[in-house]
Amino acid sequence: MAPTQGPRAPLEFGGPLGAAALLLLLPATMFHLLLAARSGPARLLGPPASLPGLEVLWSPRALLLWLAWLGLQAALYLLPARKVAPVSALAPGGNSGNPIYDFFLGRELNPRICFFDFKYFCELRPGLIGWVLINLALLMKEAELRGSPSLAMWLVNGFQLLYVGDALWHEEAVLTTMDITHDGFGFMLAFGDMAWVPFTYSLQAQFLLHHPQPLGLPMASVICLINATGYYIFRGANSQKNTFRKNPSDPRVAGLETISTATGRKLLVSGWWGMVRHPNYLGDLIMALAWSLPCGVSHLLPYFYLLYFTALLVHREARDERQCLQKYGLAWQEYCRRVPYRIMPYIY
Ligand SMILES: NC(=O)C1=CN([C@@H]2O[C@H](COP(=O)(O)OP(=O)(O)OC[C@H]3O[C@@H](n4cnc5c(N)ncnc54)[C@H](OP(=O)(O)O)[C@@H]3O)[C@@H](O)[C@H]2O)C=CC1
Ligand SMILES: CC(C)=CCC[C@@H](C)[C@H]1CC=C2C3=C(CC[C@@]21C)[C@@]1(C)CC[C@H](O)C(C)(C)[C@@H]1CC3
Repeated sequence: MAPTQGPRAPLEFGGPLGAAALLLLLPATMFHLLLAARSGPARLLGPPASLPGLEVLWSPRALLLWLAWLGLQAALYLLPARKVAPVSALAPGGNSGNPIYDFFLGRELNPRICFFDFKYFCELRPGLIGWVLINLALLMKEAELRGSPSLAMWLVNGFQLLYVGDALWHEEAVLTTMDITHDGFGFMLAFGDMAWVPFTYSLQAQFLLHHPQPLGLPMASVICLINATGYYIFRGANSQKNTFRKNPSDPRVAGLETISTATGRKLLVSGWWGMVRHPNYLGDLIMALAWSLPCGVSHLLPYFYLLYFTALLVHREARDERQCLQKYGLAWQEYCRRVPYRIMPYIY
């Protein structure tokens, strides 16, 4: 099939050099975080306490377990209870002609065998549910070691379970994300979905298992309130846009102010999307803060997710902005004029 765009599609992620660096840096960072979380000093910015031998890194039992988990998820995915992703094509960005860059971004937009869509399957199921399972295993290990799970461990498990449950409940919404509509299924998403998400997103629970933190009820209540606020914004913004995109005359969104674009689609300029240009990112970041707070303030390590996620969303917002400017031209400029802040009102 012919590429949807020629080799002149703008390069992202710092081009081939940036992609090559990320190919090495992402797995190295993941290993560092996993080792640091179980070391005594648990330093984010320091060498891991001791590098394990090769015999620790290789376990046929772990590989078998992982394959069985993938097999189970694939079998569940084949059940006739899911939405269908867009038709197959080459990814707009992953066909630069540079093999390293294309390997990182992915050449095919939706690689499939019959109706088994690898990217859609990986985005939501094995890694995301695997993250919850790893968290749960850490909670049970804590109960085994200390008699019962700590309040901090309960909060981290509860918040992240809510996040994953929400993603699965609104499964079809993932079909309109940049990952599905724009990015290919290359190293970034394959590694991101299958390794990065389950092993680094569970860092707070891993940290708590090795470094128990006292947490009183008043502080726990404040943290719950922060998570609830983040979730309210995240869900409100995502649902408002999804409802509007599905049916603009739905009574829940019909009264909102809009800007018309040359493509025939409209842009919301009131409601959540009139507050900042990415209110869903704001909600997501507030939740990220609430996931780290139960780990106390003695270590930077459990705040890794918040730091990484801020960088990811700032970069993602810039990518989305470029794509929207290309799609909507003057109408997008008008939207930016009417809603000047990107993620955080009056700050950014
Ligand atoms: N936990 C994690 O690791 C990650 C979580 N996320 C989360 O995933 C979710 C999806 O994010 P993402 O795919 O980046 O982007 P969004 O869901 O924010 O979608 C952006 C698209 O929305 C449409 N849009 C933008 N502004 C408006 C407007 N004013 N009115 C109507 N439509 C508008 C445009 O597409 P169009 O006009 O074509 O509809 C734009 O391309 C977010 O909640 C984010 O926080 C994202 C990355 C990682
Ligand atoms: C640098 C690096 C490791 C890049 C890979 C990024 C991926 C880990 C993320 C890109 C977009 C994602 C989304 C989710 C998980 C992380 C990745 C894959 C998501 C499935 C999490 C749950 C949310 O509710 C969501 C469905 C909106 C979200 C979609 C984007």
